Order: sequence, then structure tokens, then C-alpha cells
Amino acid sequence: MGRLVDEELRDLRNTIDHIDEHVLRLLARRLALAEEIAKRKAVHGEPVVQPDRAQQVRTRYLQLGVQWGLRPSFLEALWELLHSESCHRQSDVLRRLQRHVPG
Ligand SMILES: O=C(O)C(=O)C[C@]1(C(=O)O)C=C[C@@H](O)C=C1
Repeated sequence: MGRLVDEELRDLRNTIDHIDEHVLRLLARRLALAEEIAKRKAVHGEPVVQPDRAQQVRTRYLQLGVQWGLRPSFLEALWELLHSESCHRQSDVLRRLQRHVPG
């Protein structure tokens, strides 16, 4: 590859790396917030999976994502993956809390 192409690619890849960092940081923050929600669910005896809310978030992913040119199948898969991880993390929190309840 020529030097110019190399430089162009390097710049674009640096920008991708930078964006990935943001995406991962935001994902970690989102999952930490889901854990906070889990603590409140524990207090109120609410289940981890909230079908109505999950449906609402899924619809929002599709609406916003499609506006930004993302494919519905990608958005569906992303939501499935995130929701599943969010529920795993919440279940872990609930398990940990239950272990600390006396009796
Ligand atoms: O809103 C909630 O109750 C959450 O726990 C958050 C969240 C999510 O990750 O968006 C996770 C699980 C629920 O099924 C719905 C939504």
C-alpha cells in the first residue's frame, strides 16, 4: 500500500479505536446502572426481567438506530445481547444480596 493510503487508513483506524473506547466505556456504565436497578428490584421484590420495559427499550433501539442508518437485524441482535448481559449481571447482584440476608 502507498504511504498516503497507509496514512488515511491509520487515521480512520485511530478514530475507530477512539470510538470503540467510548462505546465500551458507555456499555460498562450502562451495565453498572443495571446493577443499581437490580439492588432496587431486590428491595421491592421485583423480577429481573421486565417484559414491558424490555419491549420499550427494544422499540427505541429500532427507532433510533434505523434513523442513523443501522440495520434492524443488527439492532435486534445488539439489544438481545445487551439485555441478556444486563439480566445476567442483575441476577448476579440478586444472588449476592440473597446470600447476605440472614436466615
Ligand atoms: O429497566 C429495568 O427494569 C432494567 O432492569 C434495565 C433493563 C435494561 O438493561 O435495559 C434490564 C432488564 C429488564 O428486562 C429491562 C430493562
